[in-house]
This record gives sequence, structure tokens and C-alpha cells, in this order.
Amino acid sequence: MLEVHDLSYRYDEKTVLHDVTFTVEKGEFFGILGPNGSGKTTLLKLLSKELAMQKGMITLNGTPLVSFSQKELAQLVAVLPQNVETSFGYTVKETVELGRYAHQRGLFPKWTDDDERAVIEAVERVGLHAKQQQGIDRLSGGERQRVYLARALAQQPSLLLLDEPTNHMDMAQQMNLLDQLKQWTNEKRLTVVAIFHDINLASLYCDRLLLLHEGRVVCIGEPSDIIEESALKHVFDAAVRRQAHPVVPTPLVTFLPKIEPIKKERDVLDSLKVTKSQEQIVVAASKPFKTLSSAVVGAGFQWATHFVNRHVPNDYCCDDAEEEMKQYLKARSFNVHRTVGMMTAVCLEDAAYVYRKEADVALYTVVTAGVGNAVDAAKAWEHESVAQTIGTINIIILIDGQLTDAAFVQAMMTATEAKAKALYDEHVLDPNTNTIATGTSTDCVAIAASQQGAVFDYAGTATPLGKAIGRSVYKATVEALRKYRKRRGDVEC
Ligand SMILES: Nc1ncnc2c1ncn2[C@@H]1O[C@H](COP(=O)(O)OP(=O)(O)OP(=O)(O)O)[C@@H](O)[C@H]1O
Repeated sequence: MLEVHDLSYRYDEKTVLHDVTFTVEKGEFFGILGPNGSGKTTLLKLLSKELAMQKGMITLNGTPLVSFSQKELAQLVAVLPQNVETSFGYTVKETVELGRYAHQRGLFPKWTDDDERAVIEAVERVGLHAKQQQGIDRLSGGERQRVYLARALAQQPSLLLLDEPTNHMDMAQQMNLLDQLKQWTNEKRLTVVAIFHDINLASLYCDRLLLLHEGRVVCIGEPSDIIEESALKHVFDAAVRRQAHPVVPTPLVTFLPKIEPIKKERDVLDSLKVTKSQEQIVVAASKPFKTLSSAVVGAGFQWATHFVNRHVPNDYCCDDAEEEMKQYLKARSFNVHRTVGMMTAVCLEDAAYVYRKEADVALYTVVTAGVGNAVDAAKAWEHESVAQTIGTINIIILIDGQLTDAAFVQAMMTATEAKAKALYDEHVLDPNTNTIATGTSTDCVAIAASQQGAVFDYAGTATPLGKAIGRSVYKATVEALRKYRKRRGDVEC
């Protein structure tokens, strides 16, 4: 629908756009990103003919932009500029009605049913139906922005040009408005070209993005191709980290603040406070540890200061164990956002604690082990139903060092392998298949790292960290298992 070829532009002596070339398809939501002064607004003004072209070519549906009259262009293209001058004295509806100018004909144009329908739909779409008779000077900045967007939508354009459309809006309004626009691109094949400052919003809503830097196109493509750490670092001169969105397959970026690296606290593991009772084992750290866990509370990545292994009865049963565990933690004054919480029916006196300090690696491991639900993972499919009792082998590993994401995942793998080996050597059987068990049906692992000091890129079994994890987890699991089995010979816990 839109083709831009070798577009350059200069204000006086200063060239601010250099040979910009791209195309936008009909129905596409196309985002323009770039730092302040990179030429985004100038580009948009050239697309709307607010600025006269100096060099290059822009075509709309195959016709050069220069050959459209202003009125012809207004029937195809609507613009929401960065700053709109407020026309005081108009109501919301009257302001939106101005969007119909492009469709009025003759010296004394008649207001038609089509005009009325277009205005009402636009006002409703931006959620201002209830305020349509209100003067726009009595609206908030965000509401006013929505009125101007409605005016642009009432124009029923094929191409909508937006300069920071969600300026002044709170988060909910931004999402709501972009959801609506996205729906219009799908339903009405409206094409949107929008300037964004929020990279994550652009990534969520745009089909493709164009990244501008000092008036030049750095790259064009789908968000997952464009949102790339090194390109963003180069363009925005800021360190960023790319991550996966938790729900949709688009990337998210986090800008990393230029703060002093965390000061290395000596012997961070020595200052851990470990409290043991029949009800719970609590490992408390003075600073948050970055943690990857499968715990009931705090699963996934989390920064945590407290690691709680709580004893529950053998017949513990709850529809929403996570919520129940959160209530338990809150009632005991734990901050649930800073706590990793797991459960076990095992007697907590039988926990094993292993502290290892070698030249390059220091870690502290706590294991509770019960094997009532022991399962051979390779044969679990033979079980008619997997027992869902709380179990079982809970492993907490606190590491003094900085782990990459790869190292976190490898630490999980190494710990799991060492646990399985402990079960093998202790000859723990899956009672259903009578084969050696590899774990229990509800095991839990938490890998926590201080994220200070030594950097560990990997934690597989060939690395010093992996070796220390394997050795500690094996030792602690064997010890905890033996205590558990000995007690079962004496007292049922
Ligand atoms: N009317 C003007 N006269 C002279 N220079 C201008 C004019 N308008 C913009 N510029 C310059 O052109 C360059 C590009 O400006 P532009 O507004 O297009 O950037 P932008 O990427 O939209 O910036 P922002 O993110 O701050 O809105 C800047 O260096 C700016 O100072």
C-alpha cells in the first residue's frame, strides 16, 4: 500500500533522513522506533505531506504522493500528530465530527447518516461515548489524545499515521487503545504506521518494525528479528537484555540501569541464617538471590531472600496449594514476593545440610528426602495414576556467584542427575514397576545465586560449579534418604 524509496530530507544544511526505503502492506501495523532526533517525526510528516519531499519517492496504492490533492489525500490518510493544538470551545463529539471534513462535498455540505455513524463508532471505539457532550478543555491529557484519535478514525482512512499514539495515557488506556487499533487493522484492513517510544509496546502490537538511527534505517523486520540486544545497544546507547514474553511469542526488553555492580559481600553464604523447627526449615539471606525453582510459591525466576521448606501432614490436600502456601507464609510475616516456598511430608529433622567451599566455588545445599511416591521416570507411563501426595525430595542450593540463564538451567539438570544417582545407589524402587526410581512425583529444586562475584557461564558436570553441585546434592540426598529410612523403621512421621 505504501512504498517509500530512497527518501532523504534536510532542514537547512542538516540532512536528517538518508535514503530511507521501506514498504508497508495493506492491513499491516507498522512501527517506527528510534532515539530522540533520529528522524521519526520528519519521516511521518513526509508521509502525510505536511513536509514537501526533497529527494526520493513515496507512493500510495501505486500513485505518487505528490499527485494527490490535500482533500484526496485526506480521504485516504489520517494523521494523529505528536502535539495537537486543543480547539477550546468544542465538545468531544464536535471535535470528532471535524474528521468528516474530507468526505463532505460541495459548497454547503450535508451531514449524512454515514457521517453520523462514522463519528459514533469512532467515539465508542476510544471509549468516550459517555463524555461526548463534554468540552474537550475539561478532559485529561490522555482523554484528549483519545478524542484526536477518534477524529482520525472518523475520517475512515485507509492509512493511519500516528506519532506516539499513547502519549499521556496510563498503561490500561494504552493497551486498550492499541487493542482497538489492532482490531481495526484486522477487521477493516486499516493500515497503521505508528511511532513508538516504548519498545515493548511496539513489539507486542506491530507486525513489523523499522529501527531508525541518525536518519538511517538500521533494520526492518518482525519484532523477534529487530529486537536484538546489540542493535538496541548501538542505537539507544544503553545496555538491554532481551527476554521472552510470558504469554505471547514476542520479545521483551529490559533496559539495564547504569548502576555500580553489586559490591561483593564477603562470605555471603556464611551470613545465611538457617532456622529449623518441626514446622519449617527457613534459609534467610541478607540480600536477594536470583532463583530458578519449581517451588509451590516463587516458581520460575524470582529474586528471593527466604527459602522455606514447610512440613505438611501426609494427607495434605488442597485445591489451590499455591494460594494456601501464600497464606501460610503471609501469616508468618514472610514477603511472598521474596520467598520461595516448598512443602514436604518428610520429618524435617531428617534434612541434610552440606556446605562446600572450594577455590572457585562456594555453595550451600539443603535436602529433605522422602520416597513414598518414588517413581521411575522412564516407566511412569505404566502407572495407572500418579500419586499426587506432597513429596518428597526437596533440594535447595544457594550459590555464591553470578549465573547465566544457561548456568541456572544446567544447575537444575546437574542437581536432578545427582539426585537420581543417589536413588540408584540407595536402591530406591518404584513400587509400581519394581525398577529403580529416579525421583518422586512431586520433587522440587531451587537454584539460587547471589549474582555477585565469580561468573559461571555454565553449570554442567564438566564445570567446577557442576561438579560441586553434583557432589553436594548426591551427598545430601543420600544422607537425607538414610535418615528418612531409619526413622520409618522407628516412628512414622
Ligand atoms: N523544523 C525543524 N527545523 C530544523 N531542524 C529540525 C526541525 N524539526 C526537526 N529538526 C531536527 O531534525 C532531526 C530529526 O527530528 P525529528 O523530530 O524528526 O526526530 P524524532 O526521531 O521524531 O525525535 P523525537 O523522538 O524527539 O520526537 C532532529 O535533529 C531535529 O532537531
